[in-house]
Amino acid sequence: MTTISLPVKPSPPRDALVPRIVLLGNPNAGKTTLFNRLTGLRAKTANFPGTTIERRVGAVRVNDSDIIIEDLPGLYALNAGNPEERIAAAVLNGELDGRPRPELAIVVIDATNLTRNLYLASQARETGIKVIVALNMVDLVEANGTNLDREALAAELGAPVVPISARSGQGIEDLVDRLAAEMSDSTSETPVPEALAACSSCSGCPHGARFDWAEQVGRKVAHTTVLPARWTDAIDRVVTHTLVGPIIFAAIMAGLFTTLFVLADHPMGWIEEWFGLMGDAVSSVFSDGLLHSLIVDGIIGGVGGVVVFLPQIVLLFFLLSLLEDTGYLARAAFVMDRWFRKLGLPGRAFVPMLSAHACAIPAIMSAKVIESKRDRMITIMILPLLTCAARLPVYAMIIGLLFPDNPLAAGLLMTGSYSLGIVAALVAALVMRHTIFPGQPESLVIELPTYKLPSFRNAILTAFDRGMIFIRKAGTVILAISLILWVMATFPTLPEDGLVEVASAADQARLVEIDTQTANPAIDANTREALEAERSAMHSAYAVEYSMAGRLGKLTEPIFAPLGFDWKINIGVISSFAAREVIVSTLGIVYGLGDAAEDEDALRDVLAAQTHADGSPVFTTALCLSILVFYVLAMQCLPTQAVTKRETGSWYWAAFQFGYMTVLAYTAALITYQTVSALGHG
Ligand SMILES: Nc1nc2c(ncn2[C@@H]2O[C@H](COP(=O)(O)OP(=O)(O)OP(=O)(O)O)[C@@H](O)[C@H]2O)c(=O)[nH]1
Ligand SMILES: [Mg+2]
Repeated sequence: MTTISLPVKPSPPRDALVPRIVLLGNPNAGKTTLFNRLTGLRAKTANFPGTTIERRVGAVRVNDSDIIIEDLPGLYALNAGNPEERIAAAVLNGELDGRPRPELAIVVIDATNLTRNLYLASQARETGIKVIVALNMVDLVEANGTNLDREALAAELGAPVVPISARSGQGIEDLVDRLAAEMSDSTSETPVPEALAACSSCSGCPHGARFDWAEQVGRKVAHTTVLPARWTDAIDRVVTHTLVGPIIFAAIMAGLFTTLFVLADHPMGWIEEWFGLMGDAVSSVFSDGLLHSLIVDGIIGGVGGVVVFLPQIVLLFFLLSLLEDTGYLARAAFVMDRWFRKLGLPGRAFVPMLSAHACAIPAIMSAKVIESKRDRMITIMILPLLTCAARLPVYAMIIGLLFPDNPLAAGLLMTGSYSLGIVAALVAALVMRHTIFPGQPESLVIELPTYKLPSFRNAILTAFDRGMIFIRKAGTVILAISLILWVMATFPTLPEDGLVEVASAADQARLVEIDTQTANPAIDANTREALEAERSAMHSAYAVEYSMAGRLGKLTEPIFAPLGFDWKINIGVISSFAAREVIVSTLGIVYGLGDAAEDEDALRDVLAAQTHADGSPVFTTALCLSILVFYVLAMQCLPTQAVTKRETGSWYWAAFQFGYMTVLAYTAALITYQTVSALGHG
């Protein structure tokens, strides 16, 4: 017997990514910009305070070796209680996952807001970690005509001060040199200057004393030679005006969304075409059958239907990032805050609420900018009520049915549908504010950043980042959902010769006709093809009825009958709970359109022609409005639910969101159907 001894593979050191240097500073001080400069790694930089909630780690080259550096979230103080501040404090105190404390903190100070930034700097000095102060945005300070006395600041803080501009790269080399010197210096700590030490030991009013100190140092260090009237102040007065402000904001947003829809149109077409080509390619390899249907209908159809929205999402984030970078969004938040607060929503909720008009997924992700947990929860809960792009095909189908030749009425109804979503969202927020999330929305403490030229590079990186998140989602959750749906709509399968047994009397007669005609060898190829297509469409329709989805549709008839839905519509509605736009293709299949279901007009004609046994039309005004209202308000998007779960940390909230929206949609559709029917349009 031989023993084999396996060579022991040394595992990589566990602390390979433990940072020795951290970047600390107020929100928007330029930490991420500096981090990108130092590491060459990419991270999102934003102009809207408080967006770096994820931590980022990279390596900086110092003294010919790579030192791990971490970009901490922005914070105003080390002692306050919000999650970001707690994390940063824990990192500095070496309390996070038992990691050792970092050796050095680069405190990034926004030199245009010296006094406020000094508060944190003084606290950082007291942690006992070596500190280098990076006096950032000196380009702006110089432009303002201010002189900063760097020596005086260094003396006050008892730490080296390096003026830099993270954006232009000015002073970065000095900073790295300073880093090198400090990292190779083994003396552990420079003493905290007396004035500072006295400040921290003042037990009466630590905050006040620290503020006083910061103010005094700020005055001592910054000498403004001239006080130029800032041209931006005049602009600010206009854009933050109580009445003019919202109008400007609305105009800018209208412009943004028009641009978005115009620009996204072509790429969306390409994606559709591309998925179509993939479907064709698969069809040429596999003959019709289960595998073919799984790939073409289940995977390509399901994922493709959602990936079409990728251009809208990428463009939305691109444009928003540009707008954010200019400094305008902070003003808009300020303007909206006055109005939103009355409704129980924080001003910051408007960015997610705008995004939600493209897709609730990125909107919920961007609710991170809202610091207060309650405010964030309310916002996340109401976001899916806003009309997302996936509702558009459904709106278009229903509105086309109601007003095929009246563009004005169609336009009004479309606007009405959007408005219903917005009103429902605002009312829901108000109700939640008075029930499950009581209290006032947290007041908006926002300093208006200076106006800047937006960075395209930044916008592209942001858009890319968000796009990737969406694609990953499409590749996982959405794929899984598509597969489940496909299984439900496919099994149990209706055997080819089983059609006669399940078909209605009229269809049975038609089947016999088709079979006799096709049995005749004399008919021409075109007629034969048409007959075969008819038979196959009939088979698809009955196959859906025969499947689990169809049975579920019939089973739920008593539930949805008060809304005017019949079992065929139920199948569409049920499949829509995974993704709402699915109803269009589902109705196409249920009503036996087969491949032609892709054609909107064909579907509309078929739906309009549907009659009950007594000859009355199925799609009456009452039913159409009932479906429309239901789709405006219902939570029909599993991927969104998955994101809600991720962002709120629990399935409970995803379930709550689903529950209240379903009840709301059902009730509203019920009232709509019953009222309109009573008025004689049923
Ligand atoms: N003019 C100028 N702008 C800068 C400078 N450094 C950063 N900025 C801009 O300031 C804004 C905020 O920068 P970020 O790097 O995102 O700030 P941050 O500290 O990471 O912010 P949070 O992550 O929100 O805490 C961005 O628009 C940057 O382009 C600078 O030296 N000069
Ligand atoms: Mg950042």
